[in-house]
Amino acid sequence: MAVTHPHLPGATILGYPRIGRRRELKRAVESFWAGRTTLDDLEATARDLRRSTARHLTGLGLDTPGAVPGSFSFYDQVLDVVALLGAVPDRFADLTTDGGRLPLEAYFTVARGEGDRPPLEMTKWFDTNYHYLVPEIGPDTPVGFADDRVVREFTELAHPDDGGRPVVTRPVLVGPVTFLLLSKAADGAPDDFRPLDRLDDVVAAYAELLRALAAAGAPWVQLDEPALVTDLLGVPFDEVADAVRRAYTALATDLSPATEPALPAQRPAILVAAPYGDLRSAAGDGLALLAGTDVEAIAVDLVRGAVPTGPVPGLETKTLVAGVIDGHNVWRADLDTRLATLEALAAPGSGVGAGALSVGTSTSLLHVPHDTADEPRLDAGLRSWLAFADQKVAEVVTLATGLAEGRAAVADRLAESTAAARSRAAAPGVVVPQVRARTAALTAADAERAPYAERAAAQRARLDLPPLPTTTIGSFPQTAQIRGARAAWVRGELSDADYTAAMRAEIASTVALQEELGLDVLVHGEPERNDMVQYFAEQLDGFATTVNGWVQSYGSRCVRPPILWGDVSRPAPLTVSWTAYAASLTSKPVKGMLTGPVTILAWSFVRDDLPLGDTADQVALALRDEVDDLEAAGIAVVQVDEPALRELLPLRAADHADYLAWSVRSFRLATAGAGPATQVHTHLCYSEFGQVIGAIDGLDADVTSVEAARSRMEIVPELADAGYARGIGPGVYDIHSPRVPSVEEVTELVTLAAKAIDPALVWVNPDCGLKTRAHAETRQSLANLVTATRTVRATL
Ligand SMILES: Nc1nc2c(c(=O)[nH]1)N[C@@H](CNc1ccc(C(=O)N[C@@H](CCC(=O)N[C@@H](CCC(=O)N[C@@H](CCC(=O)O)C(=O)O)C(=O)O)C(=O)O)cc1)CN2
Ligand code: MET
Ligand SMILES: [Zn+2]
Repeated sequence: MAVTHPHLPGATILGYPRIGRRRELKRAVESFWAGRTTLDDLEATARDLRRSTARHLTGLGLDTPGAVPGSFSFYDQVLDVVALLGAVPDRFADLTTDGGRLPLEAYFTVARGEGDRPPLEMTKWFDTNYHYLVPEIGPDTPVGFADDRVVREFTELAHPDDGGRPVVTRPVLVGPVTFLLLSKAADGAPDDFRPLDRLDDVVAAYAELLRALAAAGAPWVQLDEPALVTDLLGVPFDEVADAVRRAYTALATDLSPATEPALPAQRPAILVAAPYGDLRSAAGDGLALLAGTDVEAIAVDLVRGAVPTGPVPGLETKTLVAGVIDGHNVWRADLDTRLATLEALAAPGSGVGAGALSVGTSTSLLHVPHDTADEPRLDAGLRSWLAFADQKVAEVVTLATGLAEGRAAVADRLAESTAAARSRAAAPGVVVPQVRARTAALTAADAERAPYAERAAAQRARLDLPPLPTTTIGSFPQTAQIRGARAAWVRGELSDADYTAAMRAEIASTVALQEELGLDVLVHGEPERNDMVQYFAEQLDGFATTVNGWVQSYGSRCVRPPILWGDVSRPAPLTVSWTAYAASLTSKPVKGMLTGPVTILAWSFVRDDLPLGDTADQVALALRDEVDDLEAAGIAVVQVDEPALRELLPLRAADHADYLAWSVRSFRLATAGAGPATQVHTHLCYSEFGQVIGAIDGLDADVTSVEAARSRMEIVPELADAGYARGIGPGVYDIHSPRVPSVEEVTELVTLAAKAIDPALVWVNPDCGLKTRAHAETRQSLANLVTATRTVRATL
């Protein structure tokens, strides 16, 4: 059957980084927040960024209408839908204007909170290190077409007022089903209410938006429905399927598309994208589901997901955007095999309609940096193995050309890609025999410590801590002064000796502060760390780090994920001198601070030529040696952070057991070298822990600190029910806001925890590290934490 809608271009990407190649948006947003610039300044910077991005992508070859995604956001794409719908929780209702519109300033307030109004909760976006804001939807939450920002951004680029090149973009939005499945029920909603109950209202608002986009001349719109690739949302496939059918009947069937000859267009052609995984699983067939709707195009992730083979009813009338280029990792693709995949899909009998195949990325490019050309300091060999966002755009364009015009048209590009793959496979450091030999020789005993009872007794004798010991999670405020010193050192303007002295001074004042406050187990404060993963990667063999490789983590916050390209080993101790220095300043125990193997992998770009579990073992052994060295330096408490344990949990239930086995094992390998009298802590945050409760116990740490304040210690009884019976430090206050917790509220939470589990196991600490906080609130919050703990201790 002929495809009657306007052709989706041969090449496209599902989204592009929006923070700017030199973090222009981060800087503009943060200076607006700080009151240094006006709203008009911010809007102007954002408009320039959208314009230069759209024209840049056109220049890279996404040069047909609808090829360039309109994927800008001031903060978060889920919050953008909240703003689109005017669906703000009651506590922000007074900030909306006519028709429920949320002005930009108020949009930021919903994201960040203000005074007694807490922000929307933030949580992981699928299995990435991106975090979205969780909408709160109740039966009475306003839902309508409240804001036409999407339409204005389309028009501004299609009809630019600067006389420059117009670009007809494809607006990108989180789809209605995924939006509601990621929402939580608003406070006060009846027990049986679920956000998905509001589907019809949400879809009606999207329908209005689609009409407005059609009127503005948009040929295409992209609706992202990654909810279809995960089993982790706790909703059975049949319910998701029913919601998808309802939503896309209303949007695709009931509205007439741009190509109906007799009717004015009521909507653009619709591309539904299913990034991050496989649409097909034991739970159900999401591809057949989408193929059965009247949408014009489906984007599938062919990096994580299987390539469809054989006919899928309905698919022959649609465009398939084949996501063969990885949007989530930085390796240059082997174009030869990718092109073979595309050729097979284009062949008769594949089930894909003739001429209806488009080449795309598996996910938005939000998760990768802009351009390898911005990394002059990377080894040239390594650089030639990489593809950041702009290189990936070139890859999809090359593949589309190869598909349309034949291999000969792109022969040079194919040869370059093959040569890069060969050079990578043979490069020194990719396979290091000593590292392979060490992991190959591991036995089950290497992951076992002495029984907990024996450890607990040895640690009690050595540490002599009071009941309800107090501690912090590791970092103290990373002030502008600290970062400035590091920046000067990196630029060569501060000597090694001066930088070390500055960090030591910071450590000394952090130790003094903790002694003054009366904390029981101290930390050095981590001033020397730019980031809890990058800091380790900079010192380990097998990793490379970048200068400009920033990737948005949430809002204006960015990270530079290291590139794990080779076998990992530790050429020298990583943390010992800083920790030992702190310990030399006090008679209290100082807790050494390491980042665990799973988190190091989760927040790096990992190699694709070795199973993740094998790489995890290599990292674990490097950390094991560090634990040894800390012990030898007299450190009695070592914390190994695993905040990303939940993040890497596979989206499909069938893959969980394997993941949990290697992740838990690698943590145990990292820590099991510790003697019984060394107290091993771990720390987890940023997550719903439900699905990993068993794994938390499996880590076998002596003390586990977890984020818990927002959920009022819920995790403590859950862990106790699961049989966890070692030390537990449920966070007693949220560190994401400057708000100082009162003595009363901390007292209440500590009391709650001590009722839910044996009080002898309870530790008192904040939810997470204090690096994003300022000094004044940190001091006061910790003072209140200590006072509250003393109050509860007196009642034991
Ligand atoms: N990798 C990672 N992932 C994580 C987390 C994390 O801590 N690390 N935490 C969770 C939440 N995510 C977060 C991600 C980033 C930040 C964050 O604060 N990022 C900082 C940058 C941190 C950093 O890399 N700092 C470097 C470089 C800082 C910098 O920008 N320097 C300036 C100059 C600084 C100056 O002169 O003052 C520059 O290069 O322009 C350093 O301290 O050395 C930011 O966006 O501002 C916080 C939480 C989950 N994922
Ligand atoms: N030790 C780290 C810190 O305190 C743990 C952070 S978990 C995101 O910053
Ligand atoms: Zn944390």
